[in-house]
Amino acid sequence: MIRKEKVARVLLVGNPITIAEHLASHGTTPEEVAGEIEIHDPSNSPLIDEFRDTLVALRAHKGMTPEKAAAQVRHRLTYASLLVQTGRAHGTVGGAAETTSDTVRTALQIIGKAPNSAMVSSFFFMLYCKEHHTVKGAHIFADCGLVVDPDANEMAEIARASAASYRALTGDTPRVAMLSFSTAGSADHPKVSKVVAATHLAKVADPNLIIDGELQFDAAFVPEVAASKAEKSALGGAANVFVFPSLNAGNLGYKIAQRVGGATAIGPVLQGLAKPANDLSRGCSAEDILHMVAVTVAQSDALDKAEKAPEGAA
Ligand SMILES: CC(C)(COP(=O)(O)OP(=O)(O)OC[C@H]1O[C@@H](n2cnc3c(N)ncnc32)[C@H](O)[C@@H]1OP(=O)(O)O)[C@@H](O)C(=O)NCCC(=O)NCCS
Ligand SMILES: CC(=O)OP(=O)(O)O
Repeated sequence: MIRKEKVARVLLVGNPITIAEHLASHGTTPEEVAGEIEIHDPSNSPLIDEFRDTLVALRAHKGMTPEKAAAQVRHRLTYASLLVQTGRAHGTVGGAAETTSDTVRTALQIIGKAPNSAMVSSFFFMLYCKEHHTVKGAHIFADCGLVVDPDANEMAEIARASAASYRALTGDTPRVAMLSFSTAGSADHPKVSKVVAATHLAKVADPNLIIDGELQFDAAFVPEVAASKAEKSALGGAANVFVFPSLNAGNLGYKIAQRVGGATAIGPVLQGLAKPANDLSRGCSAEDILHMVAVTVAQSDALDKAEKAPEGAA
């Protein structure tokens, strides 16, 4: 699908025999697609020595030795991140057959945080395209993949990064809801206070951001409920960026929206990295991978534009 729709030029990292078998099941061969799909075998690649040295240079402060690096670069996640780190690819898409922890840890260690970002977090694009969806279009849910138990500062940072991602990828104005089991003081608990503090911190850091919290999901998503539970909310029940208070809530929330609600979930998309590196659920479909590659291309283009923009330009 990626090849036919010309979404990206693909470098497939893995065992060439397995890849050839998969291509054969789609009626093609590595030779036939050679101009569009480059196959890299990490266990037998001419880049291995260069990648070993790059990995040692990147991770020597954490005890990486040439011996350990020589073994690690043969792992497909490490090898793929090194393709990006050395400028041979614009981004990675992995995780269909690896856990999120392993996929994200590899990106953190090899591609690393962008110099201008406080931390790395993740979001899902939730697409509502089915007939029964009363709200159509794209929303962001965050963090559903990476930061396990954000404190108020981290939750504020996730909100600001997710708002920037929403703006960059959709061109629309983000409207951010900080989610809780309480709306506008309806419950009193330290877990609620954290969300209130995070909302305040995000507002202080960016006074122009349209943001409100603490809000329950219905008060952020349904205008009629907002009118009764949160009548003063600037969001009016029409948020498009939903920030969860924990990974427990976020990961469960996106999977329920996807599996029960019929939303298409694209993610976890990582934000705050120096270059795009994205994860997938092990429950993903081929179409999910296509979508994620398209998001990765859009992130890379946005990064390119930001790098080329004159200093100080938005
Ligand atoms: C992402 C995750 C793997 C990071 O784990 P970790 O134990 O901190 O990993 P490491 O300590 O090896 O971190 C690697 C590096 O990234 C840094 N790092 C970790 N989290 C970071 C973050 N959110 N932002 C920026 N840097 C981060 C660490 O400081 C470390 O830096 P260093 O080694 O250069 O000093 C962990 O938070 C995790 O498992 N999250 C949940 C993933 C998951 O299961 N999701 C559910 C399914 S989607
Ligand atoms: C994002 C996510 O939940 O990934 P997985 O289903 O692979 O654990």
